[in-house]
Amino acid sequence: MTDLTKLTLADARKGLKAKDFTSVELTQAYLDAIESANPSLNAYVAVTPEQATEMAKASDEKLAKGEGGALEGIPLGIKDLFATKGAHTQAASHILDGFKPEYESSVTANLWRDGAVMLGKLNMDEFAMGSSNETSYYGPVVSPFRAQGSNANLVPGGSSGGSAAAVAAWLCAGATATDTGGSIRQPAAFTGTVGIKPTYGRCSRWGIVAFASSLDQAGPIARTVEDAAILMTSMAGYDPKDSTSVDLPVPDFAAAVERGVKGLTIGVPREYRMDGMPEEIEALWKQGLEWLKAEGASVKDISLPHTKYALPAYYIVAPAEASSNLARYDGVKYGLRVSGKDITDMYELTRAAGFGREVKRRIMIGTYVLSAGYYDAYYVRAQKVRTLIKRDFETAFNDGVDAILTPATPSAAFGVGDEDMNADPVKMYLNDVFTVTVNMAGLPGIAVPAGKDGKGLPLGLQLIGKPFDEETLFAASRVIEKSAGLDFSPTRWW
Ligand SMILES: NC(=O)C[C@H](N)C(=O)O
Repeated sequence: MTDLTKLTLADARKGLKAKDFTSVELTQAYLDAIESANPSLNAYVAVTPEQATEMAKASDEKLAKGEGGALEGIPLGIKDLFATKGAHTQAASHILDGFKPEYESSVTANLWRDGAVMLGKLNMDEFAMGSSNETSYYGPVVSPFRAQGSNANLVPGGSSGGSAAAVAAWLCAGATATDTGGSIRQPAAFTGTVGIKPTYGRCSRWGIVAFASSLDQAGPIARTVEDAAILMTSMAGYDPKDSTSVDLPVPDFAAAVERGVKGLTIGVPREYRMDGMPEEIEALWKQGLEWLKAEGASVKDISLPHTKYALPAYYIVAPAEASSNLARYDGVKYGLRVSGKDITDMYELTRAAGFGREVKRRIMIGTYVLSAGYYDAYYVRAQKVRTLIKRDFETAFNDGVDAILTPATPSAAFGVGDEDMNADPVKMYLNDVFTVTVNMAGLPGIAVPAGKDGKGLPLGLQLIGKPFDEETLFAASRVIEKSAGLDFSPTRWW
């Protein structure tokens, strides 16, 4: 039998319907693959084989009767940020030790409603703070890719590094992820996978461990644009339990994938042409525009003048919200407790032991920018900048632009333990330079594999869309995917 783990989600779905194999067989193939690869990659922090087999059996019963939902019997990995009832949910943090929620996040509930099977929980940066998956309490995730001629381990990106690595390494048919400043798109770009951050409000945030509530959005990481569209259709939807969830019908995103780009206008923001941008990124961007033009799109130079303020403003807004959201981890309600001589001492000891360095840094920055005397100078100003960034995009879209093409990241994946990145947090933050604007404006953004760097490593392009127009992003990124015709198999190392 062919290796079932190598099928795309769309093909696995066809195979299950045609009864070429069962969900139990497909699930077992993934569980075996996880067992052999996870010790090297560290993509999963918890595997749930009994639950997976039980869910797969239930799917097989439905499939046998010709019933079942859109994801019936499809095995998925779930980022450790999503609450999964009775299963490991720790946001890859020590402070949530032993936490198994009594409830299910709305996004994962939607996936189970449609028949998906849970393989386990995926590694990530602690509380989604990071761009390399090195801040995880469970240790770094190792990318399934290595540069040609090198034995050095690379990062898969972050914070959804476990999701991206697991999808790229065939350890699940697709994965959930979240994106606050680039956490879906940057790891997707680093691992040759497709990742979409939908419009803010498209997916419910209920039951997802909060980092920066005004920026956090869930979305899928998948092996193809079509697979991402199928997953998005199940994940999205109005949820009265999240006050920022938007009550709009969810289109069948997969139906938009082959729609093409004829007649579309693609914006090219001049401010994304950064000083010192590697030539291969610049060349990739040009190539992407050529592909879109060849399929009937026209290209227009645009200006998004406040782009340069996006990263500094993000690193005020996100830590501010994080410092407030993370105040709940006090050793009382859940997770770790380190006893002290009184309750204040217990709080301090618990938080000192439970949070890692990057999380502490963000809590301190956030507390500072919200404090009396600095609130107006930093937080209020950053919010004003946010409005200006949003207006830049509105102007471009009002001027007839349908979607915007940019690089997804300023470079290909870097090494695990890279000294430069780890010594200077700002260098790490620069990974988000092309992606944070999208979160600040609440827009949808997709990263699609588009090329390889000089050493064979994946590079991605990003398409940014109008609010709630993810369909155009799926259609345009499919054109890039098809035109690029990439096969990353030879560069995978393990
Ligand atoms: N959560 C994210 O979107 C990742 C971003 N690099 C951050 O550390 O904030």
